[in-house]
Amino acid sequence: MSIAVLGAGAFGTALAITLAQIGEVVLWARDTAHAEDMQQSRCNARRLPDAHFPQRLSVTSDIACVDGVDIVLLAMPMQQMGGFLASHAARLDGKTLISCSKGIDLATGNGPIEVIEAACPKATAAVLTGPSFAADIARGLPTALTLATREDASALQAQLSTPTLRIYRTTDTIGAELGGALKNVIAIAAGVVIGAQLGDSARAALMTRGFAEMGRLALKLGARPETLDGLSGFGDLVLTCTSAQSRNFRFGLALGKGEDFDPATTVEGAATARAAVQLGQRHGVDLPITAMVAALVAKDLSVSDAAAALLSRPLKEE
Ligand SMILES: NC(=O)C1=CN([C@@H]2O[C@H](COP(=O)(O)OP(=O)(O)OC[C@H]3O[C@@H](n4cnc5c(N)ncnc54)[C@H](O)[C@@H]3O)[C@@H](O)[C@H]2O)C=CC1
Ligand SMILES: O=C(CO)COP(=O)(O)O
Repeated sequence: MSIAVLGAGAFGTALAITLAQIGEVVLWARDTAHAEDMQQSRCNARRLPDAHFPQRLSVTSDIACVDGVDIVLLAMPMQQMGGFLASHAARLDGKTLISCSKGIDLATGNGPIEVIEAACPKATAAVLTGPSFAADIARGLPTALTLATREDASALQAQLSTPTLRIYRTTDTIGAELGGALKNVIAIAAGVVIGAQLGDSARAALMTRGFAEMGRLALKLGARPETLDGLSGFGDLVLTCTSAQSRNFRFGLALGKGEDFDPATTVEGAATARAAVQLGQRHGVDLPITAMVAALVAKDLSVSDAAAALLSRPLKEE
């Protein structure tokens, strides 16, 4: 089995490292100098400086690396995926394309599976999602993920599992996609709560109400409740809202403290909050926390006004 991982950021690199335990893996980076440096130094100094590349992992900036490879992992920010696939559709169509991105495409309101299928209609589209920090995967710490495909994907599940990466499968692509996308939005809100020193109790309340909000939108769009209760929903929500390893959480922390945040850092929840607000409006689903995050990101709302607005919502049954 051979695998190509497209996108040499933190997550693509971590997945390439762990998958190279079980087969040949090629990691593609768009920047030639970066690819050459990684191939020579056997590490990704920019994103995962402490993780050494195994022998079966090679690095290139030549997109022809996907020729002859059946399984391709897409590991780039969600808002970049549609454009990337459009540029390389002729090469990628017909392959198994697995999105590792968590988000909703702002231009279309679609999740990764629909974005893949729009660009590459003959591809088998899949999503790999769930609670997993790149650094943990690269260090070989135990991790469990969800693989979502429209048809049963037992064979793919087995092909991608490693001794430390345990893969569960589902055919609920909507639930898996939305769990992974929306938890980032709630993680920003959780960071704001902690950054603004509103306390751990307030964060627990926000996570609970945020989880209810994720479920409202996902179920309306056809997700199964058990998917939201699983790794890609509840699992990833807990991880991302409670760990400073999360960039979404740290971005919220900075917002809550009134500090700047490095604009070059990938913070998927920022664009996805806007996309989710639009989806909510289109489908008549009330998303107060998501709307608050979108307004905070756009600097249309202050943190104190956001807290006051949430606390003054009408009292209702849980
Ligand atoms: N870092 C993590 O722990 C995890 C990340 N993810 C998801 O993986 C996705 C990627 O995140 P990271 O790798 O962490 O981000 P990153 O910021 O470390 O890397 C993003 C990579 O995408 C590449 N890229 C950006 N635009 C591109 C384009 N137009 N064409 C080709 N390549 C492009 C960049 O060069 C960079 O190598 C996100 O959707 C994120 O939510 C999922 C689980 C864990
Ligand atoms: O999705 C992740 C962990 O499951 C990574 O979260 P961040 O993108 O917030 O760092």
